[in-house]
Amino acid sequence: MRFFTAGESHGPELTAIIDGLPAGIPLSTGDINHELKRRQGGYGRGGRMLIETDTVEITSGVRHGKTLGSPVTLVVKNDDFKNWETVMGIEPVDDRAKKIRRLAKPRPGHADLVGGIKYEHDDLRNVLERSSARETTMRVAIGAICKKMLKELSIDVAGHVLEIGGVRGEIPQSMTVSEIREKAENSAVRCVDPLIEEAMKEKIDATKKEGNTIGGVVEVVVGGVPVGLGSYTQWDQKLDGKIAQAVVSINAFKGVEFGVGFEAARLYGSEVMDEIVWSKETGYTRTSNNLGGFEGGMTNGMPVVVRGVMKPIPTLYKPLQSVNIDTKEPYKASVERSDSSAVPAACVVAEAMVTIEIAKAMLDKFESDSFERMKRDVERYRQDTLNF
Ligand SMILES: Cc1cc2nc3c(=O)[nH]c(=O)nc-3n(C[C@H](O)[C@H](O)[C@H](O)COP(=O)(O)O)c2cc1C
Ligand SMILES: C=C(O[C@@H]1CC(C(=O)O)=C[C@@H](OP(=O)(O)O)[C@H]1O)C(=O)O
Repeated sequence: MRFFTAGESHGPELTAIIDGLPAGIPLSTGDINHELKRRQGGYGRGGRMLIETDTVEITSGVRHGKTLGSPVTLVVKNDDFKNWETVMGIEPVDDRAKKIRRLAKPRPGHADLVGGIKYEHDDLRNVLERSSARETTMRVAIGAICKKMLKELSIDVAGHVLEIGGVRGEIPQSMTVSEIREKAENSAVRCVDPLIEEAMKEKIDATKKEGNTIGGVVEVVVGGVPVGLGSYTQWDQKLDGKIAQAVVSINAFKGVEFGVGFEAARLYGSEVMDEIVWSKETGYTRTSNNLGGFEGGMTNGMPVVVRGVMKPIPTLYKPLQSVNIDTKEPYKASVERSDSSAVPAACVVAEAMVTIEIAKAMLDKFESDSFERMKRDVERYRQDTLNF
């Protein structure tokens, strides 16, 4: 399975094409819209989310509620486009019109300056429009299809916010995927602990008041993953490596961890390795999950536990020092309408990216033309590995 996304943040619409989905996955627009709504919410979002009501149109690859095996095309309209039609028009315009909403004072930490240098853009808005996290709408839409597919294969995904600006709430390894989902879903910041949630909200409020922004850590947990997705036999087949790339590709994500992650540097081997036990009912399993479900780049049958760190949002209402690209004079960076913290929204994006990578690995390993045949294939494999 592969996919592309296209579209500018304030252009008419966003598009995605997904190729390589099996025929016969049950799918409705409601499945996708549910995930799109989750991504739009979350404490700390700015004014743009009050304008948009993201809803998908499926324009190919689905008929009578099931995928056809042909490419699936998704479209989400930007409701804000009506306010940007002059700025974002396709046809050539005169010099006066070119200056409207032109961006000449790049924001440190955003893609503005480097993108401008690289593509030789005179107006840094040409960079902003595509580097904006508006694009993650389509990743979440694609993730929704993958989530639907995985659910049918008894693979369950949940995400939650672990930390916002130093306010952190650990969760026990014993918490199940459905418990995490239920608790996170009831929280404005997607935190499973109501006490920590309040502290996180206070942190976001205080930061916003200062004209500042804040980052955090999100965690994605996937249960029911069969043993042996990915492979140790070639560097680029390691599934933890592919997931790492997918997570760090999310706008503003700077790092990724599996299981105990960076904490492993401070622990003894005896505290990190997950001991192996066996029973007739469960086959091989582990007494802990410190390695986050991966050994040798392969899933080991324990839940996949992935964390991603998001930096604070680059656009500050108290802007930082920058340079005007016309005059080269020092200036304060441009202030664009912005979120103050998008960690809860980014958590939904991280869920989508991890889901997509697991779905891809399933499609690589099992029958992938017919979904009904795929289900039988996965079931056979599960039985087979249980008897190893
Ligand atoms: C859900 C989400 C919302 C975001 N909202 C904003 C925003 O309102 N303003 C902003 O400057 N950056 C925002 N960002 C981050 C920028 O898109 C990101 O920092 C920028 O594209 C540069 O990429 P990099 O940080 O990965 O280097 C958001 C990121 C995500 C995931
Ligand atoms: C539009 C979304 O996020 C946007 C991501 C973003 C950025 O610079 O990344 C900047 C803001 O957009 P605007 O400039 O229109 O206010 C965010 O709202 C979205 O998540 O759908």
